Parts: sequence; structure tokens; C-alpha cells
Amino acid sequence: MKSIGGFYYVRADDADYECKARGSFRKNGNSPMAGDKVKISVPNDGFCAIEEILPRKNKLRRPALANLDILVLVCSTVEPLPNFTVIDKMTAAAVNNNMEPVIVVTKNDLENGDRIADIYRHAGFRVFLCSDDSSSQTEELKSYLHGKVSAFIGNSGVGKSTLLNRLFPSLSLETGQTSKKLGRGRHTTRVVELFELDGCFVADTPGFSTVDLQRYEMIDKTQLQYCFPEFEKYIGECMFTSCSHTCEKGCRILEALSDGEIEETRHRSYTQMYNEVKDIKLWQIKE
Ligand SMILES: Nc1nc2c(ncn2[C@@H]2O[C@H](COP(=O)(O)OP(=O)(O)OP(=O)(O)O)[C@@H](O)[C@H]2O)c(=O)[nH]1
Ligand SMILES: [Zn+2]
Repeated sequence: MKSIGGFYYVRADDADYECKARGSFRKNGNSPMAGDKVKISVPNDGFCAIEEILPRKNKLRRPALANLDILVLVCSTVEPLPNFTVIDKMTAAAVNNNMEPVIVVTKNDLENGDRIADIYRHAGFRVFLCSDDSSSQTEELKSYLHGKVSAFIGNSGVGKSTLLNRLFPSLSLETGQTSKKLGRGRHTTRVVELFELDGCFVADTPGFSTVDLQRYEMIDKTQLQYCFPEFEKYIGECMFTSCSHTCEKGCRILEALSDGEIEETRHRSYTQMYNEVKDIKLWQIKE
């Protein structure tokens, strides 16, 4: 659930165990992180210990977090306006990191969010419209997050805190307590913690900020097409096997674009991302 001061807090069968980690993890440069599934030993006396870290399906560096199932991308219809390029980069980064991107559109009460929702549903993603009105799909979103590990991301002002408090009313209390305990102005290392809220595991640092996917944005040009799920069924059908799907003759994806099967904003983002990485060699992308 979290690591702090050399201790790891492991939840098993609804109980929390304060554990040390075996020194061998540090030697391998592979310390336990929030989100890890681990095996622990619980001796009659002495410290509990993490004995083994099970294989991770993905891992983020900032915040340090493993096994993220869902990345919730929050955007608002207005104030601020949605930035499709940024959203598309984040969905691609999520797919590339083996996480499911889920789009939440807020402020539907100020301006109708159906068009934004349509773009992303058409691209094959789950979309929820969550606002201050009766049509809000907050409960549906909450069911969707049940049993999963998720993190929330979105521009300042889109309504992440509002959404989280609406999803988990107990949270405002919890974050309030956390920040009181840490003390204002004391800039300690940000502790990543998984909160178990009504059966949903929500990852964040105290005060809830955003996940930094910046480092993960660079996706190899041959891999990029697979990070746009709506392209998948056309891949392999272009005239040229090396087709970049940006400008070529006989490109099946460009054909789907002109038929309206692929959304313009999505293809525009793809092209922009492709142009950003096309001259970068693979070894420069991999760390
Ligand atoms: N009308 C309307 N206003 C909303 C909605 N959601 C959030 N807001 C308002 O938008 C403003 C920003 O909301 P926050 O929840 O603080 O946004 P945030 O994304 O957490 O912002 P940061 O903390 O800066 O990252 C607040 O004034 C909210 O009341 C909504 O669905 N409809
Ligand atoms: Zn093509």
C-alpha cells in the first residue's frame, strides 16, 4: 500500500503488516513499491518481511507505482477546454504501458460533453460523463474502478478533486488528515500511497496530484500505431508494408479516416506524435 522510512505496509486479508524488505532487493536495484504484489513472512516475534515481489505488469517512476490497471484521464468540456493532443498522448502512453485509459468528461452541466465522449468511445475507450447533475455517471465509473488499481490525471482545474470527492466521500476527510499529519510547508519526499476506498484502489500522493507520464510519452514509431486501438483492425492492409499511415498512397488507415471511421483529432495527434519520433532511434527512447 505504501513505503515510508524503510518500512513497507502490506495489506493481506484486510490486515496491514508493517514489513522490512530483504536486503537482496536493494542489491538488485528492485525495491518494493506501492502497487506491488508481494509474498511476506510473518514470524511470531521480530519483523515481518517482504520475501518476494511478484512480476509487475507495469511500473511508473513518478509517482513510484506498480501494477496500475486504469489511468483515469480527466478533462472538462470548458474551463479549461480539452486539449486533444495531450489526451491522445496520454491514452497512447497508457496503452503502451499496459494500462487501460478511461476518459472522464467533467463540467457537462456547463457545456455538453457528448462530442468529446463520442470521439473517445469511437476510438474504443471507456468514457464517463461526470458532472454536478443527475445525468452524472459517477456511480458507473465507481463500479468500473472496483477491485482495480487506478490513478487520476488531468490538467489543473478540470475537476479531479471534485470528482474524487464525489466518488469517495470519505476521501476529503482522509486527505485532510494526511496533510495535517505531514504539516504544511514541510517538503518531505512525496509518499505514494494506495488508498482502498470502497473496494477501489486509488493511487496517489497526499493532496492528490497527477501522474507524470512525460517520460513514457516517447513511443517508438513502429509501436505507435498499436497505441491507437482504433487503427488495429486496419494494420497490415496498407499498400506498403512500411506505411507510416500519415501520407502514403494506398493507406487503409487514411481511407478509414476519410470514411469517418477514424476521428480526425485522433489521427492528427497520431501524425504529430509520429513526426516527433520518426527521426529518433530506438536506443534513444529506451532507457
Ligand atoms: N460546473 C461544474 N464545475 C465543476 C465541475 N467539476 C469541478 N468543477 C469546478 O471546477 C473548479 C476546479 O475543480 P477542482 O476539483 O479543484 O479541479 P482539480 O482538477 O482538482 O484542480 P487542481 O487541484 O488544480 O489539479 C472548482 O471550482 C470546481 O467547483 C463540474 O462537473 N461542473
Ligand atoms: Zn497506412
